[in-house]
Amino acid sequence: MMAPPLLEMEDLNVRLPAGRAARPILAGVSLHVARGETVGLVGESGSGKSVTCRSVLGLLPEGAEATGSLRVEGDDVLTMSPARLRELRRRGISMVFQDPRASINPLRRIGDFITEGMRAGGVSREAALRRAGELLESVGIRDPRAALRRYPHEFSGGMLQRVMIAGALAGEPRLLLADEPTTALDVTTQAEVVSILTGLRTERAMGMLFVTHDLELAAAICDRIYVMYAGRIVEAQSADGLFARPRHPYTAALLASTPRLDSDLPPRGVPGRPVSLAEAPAGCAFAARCAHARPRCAEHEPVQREVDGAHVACLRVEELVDE
Ligand SMILES: Nc1ncnc2c1ncn2[C@@H]1O[C@H](COP(=O)(O)OP(=O)(O)OP(=O)(O)O)[C@@H](O)[C@H]1O
Repeated sequence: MMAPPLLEMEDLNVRLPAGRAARPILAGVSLHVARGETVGLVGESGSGKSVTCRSVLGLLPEGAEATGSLRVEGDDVLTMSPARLRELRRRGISMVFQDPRASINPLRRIGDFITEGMRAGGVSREAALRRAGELLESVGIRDPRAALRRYPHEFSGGMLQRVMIAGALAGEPRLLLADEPTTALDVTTQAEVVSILTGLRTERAMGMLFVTHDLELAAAICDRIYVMYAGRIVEAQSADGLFARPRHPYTAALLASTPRLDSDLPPRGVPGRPVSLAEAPAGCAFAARCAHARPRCAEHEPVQREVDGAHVACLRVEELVDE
């Protein structure tokens, strides 16, 4: 029998329930990650990247309601028992967050942090510490034995992010969720952390969902990319295809607004302000900022269709191919 796909999200809708804050956050998000594949999820602030990523671990905003299906190795996270979900978080899926300092207990030694999952799984203290040392070494921490006895404040941001990655690997995950893992780091450290993550993909055949607002970074390290706008996926295609030939005007605008790596220009951003799904007007949510919009774009919500292997939610996608 064929093994079920690693991650399969089908038509995920998330909304905050009745009350003053009632609003939709995600609409019809479908996304998959295969074993050994690195998949990018890209979009501006507020587009719903983090909510999508965290939902894979069953971590939805307080009180949120989700519909659709979200299967990890065939099991639906949305209907899973709490015990099974805990097991999945301990072994199976791990997550690395944007700000390492905000996601680690400052009062516990690094060794305790990395070994806690292994210990909970019945591994002896000695074996767990030995494994933790190896993991620290694999992410480029020199003198791992000494590092195990240190506290988080004794590390720089970049070194602490390496520790977080080592901790994420301790459960031998098949899927790593990385939510803007380099955004809080300086440029040189960013490059080092990216190279550690890409190295791991090759070594471990681990699937990775890489969340970032930086389309150029995603294109450099991912096999495929999903572009999000206002709680929806607006384009999905191979990283090479997307970089060479973005199909959705939003993707094209994101690429055009990113300075090339060899340029000294500051990032300009896509003109206009992004909207959240709750604020999105009727029709295409991007229409108000789109250079190619026509009156009908504000009337009809675009459904995703396929153009040369790219999945694009734009009413004008076929016409724009020839423009
Ligand atoms: N815990 C929460 N409670 C209420 N609303 C939330 C919560 N988390 C996210 N949201 C809302 O969901 C929408 C999507 O947020 P999300 O954090 O996923 O965006 P993002 O694309 O990851 O942006 P950023 O890059 O700024 O993190 C936003 O409108 C946000 O206000």
